[in-house]
Amino acid sequence: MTGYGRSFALWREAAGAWDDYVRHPFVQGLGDGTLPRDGFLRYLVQDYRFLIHFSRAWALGAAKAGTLAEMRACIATVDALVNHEMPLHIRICAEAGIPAETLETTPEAPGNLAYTRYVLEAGYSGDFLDLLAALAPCVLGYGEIGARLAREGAADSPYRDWIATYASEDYQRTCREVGALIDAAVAARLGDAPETLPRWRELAGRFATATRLEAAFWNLGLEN
Ligand SMILES: Cc1ncc(CN)c(N)n1
Repeated sequence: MTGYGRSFALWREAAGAWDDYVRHPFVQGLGDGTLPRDGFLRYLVQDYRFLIHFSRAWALGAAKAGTLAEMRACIATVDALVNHEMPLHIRICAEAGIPAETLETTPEAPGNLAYTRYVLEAGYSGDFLDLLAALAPCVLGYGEIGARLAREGAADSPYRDWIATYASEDYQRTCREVGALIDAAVAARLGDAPETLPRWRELAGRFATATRLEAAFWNLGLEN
């Protein structure tokens, strides 16, 4: 078990494509080092664009939050994305000779547009829970992937920096805090037995859609 909370555990179990996401061939290639470098860099440039929009979506979470504690949790996640995760992308790309300008100007791939706008739309047209359910696979899936690849021993992988970022205590703490935020937000709005309500199915549906979009996102690094 990941320790990222009860809602996540139930939504993860119900999301048909969860294994397609966390055990995608791209992920296996990161772990065993067989992923071609050019595909990794192509993914990373797209992911930089992705994280810009995801940071915006978490900032929208702060706007939609119902309490100061919820607001703080959203802002802490924006900080983790902007100040801890994105510098990894900037550094690896700089080392590979990809300038910061390229990160800013590369057009977003259709799969990237689809995913980021789906999540933002969940926040614009839905409430705080809709937004959290759409955001959860992103943060927590990478936490699960990073922890597993590190456990399986990726010390020799050329992608060990990437793996170490998501396996790190900082990232894992963010995952635990996001899991706790979701559970508390669900309990405050839906009570003690949320899974008995029709609303729960809608939220699980949002999580499942975002999971499918995550699985498809890895293909950006495998397609030419
Ligand atoms: C597509 C995607 N999903 C999730 C993460 C982890 N924040 C990410 N960097 N990129």
